[in-house]
Amino acid sequence: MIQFDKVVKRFGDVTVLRELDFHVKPAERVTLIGPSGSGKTTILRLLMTLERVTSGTIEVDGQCLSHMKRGDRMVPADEKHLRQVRKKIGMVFQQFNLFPNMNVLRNITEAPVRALGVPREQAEEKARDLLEMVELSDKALAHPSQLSGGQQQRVAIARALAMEPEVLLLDEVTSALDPELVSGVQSLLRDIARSSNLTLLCVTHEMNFARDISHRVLMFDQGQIVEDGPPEQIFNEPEQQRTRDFLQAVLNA
Ligand SMILES: Nc1ncnc2c1ncn2[C@@H]1O[C@H](COP(=O)(O)OP(=O)(O)OP(=O)(O)O)[C@@H](O)[C@H]1O
Repeated sequence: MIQFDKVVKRFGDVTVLRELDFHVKPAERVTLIGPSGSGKTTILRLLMTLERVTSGTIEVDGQCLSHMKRGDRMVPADEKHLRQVRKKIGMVFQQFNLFPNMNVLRNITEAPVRALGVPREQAEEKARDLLEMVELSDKALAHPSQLSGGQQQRVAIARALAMEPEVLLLDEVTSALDPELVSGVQSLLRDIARSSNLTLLCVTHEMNFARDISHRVLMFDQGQIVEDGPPEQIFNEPEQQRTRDFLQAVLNA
């Protein structure tokens, strides 16, 4: 479903990803862990086409993010191609990123109506179902500023799901929340993940959440994967010293 092939990403002189190769299967749930600055968020931003690769290729569901086919040739992707690929991908951000001037219902329906051409009435019906799932049915007409951080993040989750993505990207989704709101959002995401066929790529500093939600954990350091395995291996019996050092530092923090 997701394929990184020799992906290099540089920002000026700084090389953030170094010939990165990895593959995520359909419906697989993969968590990226590793020290700050190791390139985890950059991977999600590349997938959302918020950044472009310096070299190498990324494919989502067989479609390349940087190039497209024209006749027999591959040419740089245009906006239309990118929009097409982006439709398959939803993302939930650390800072929620809701539209402040729109109410909750509008936040959820805006993209399906505008980007997918879903009739507004149908989009609203789906949005109300999603609000029920995230337990915010009574907040449909509220504005984001009237909601707690946890409620805003629930709306952001509903908004991402309203596009019916095949891939969901979660970028430190509970880092900006008050501690008492973290576990509610995490258990909501765990239930959604386990009851759907979504392919999930998650960046988190919460090791219990990583253990809970993932089939597979990738330990990153300096733009490369240093260890790749199921959560039981990574958290109970890590093979690499770098993973052991990282986990010890995180767990003692
Ligand atoms: N737009 C940018 N311009 C310049 N440097 C950038 C840019 N975005 C990211 N970087 C650099 O790339 C490196 C990797 O950043 P990234 O956010 O991917 O790391 P991370 O592993 O997600 O870290 P954290 O866990 O702290 O979020 C960092 O050194 C960062 O400063």
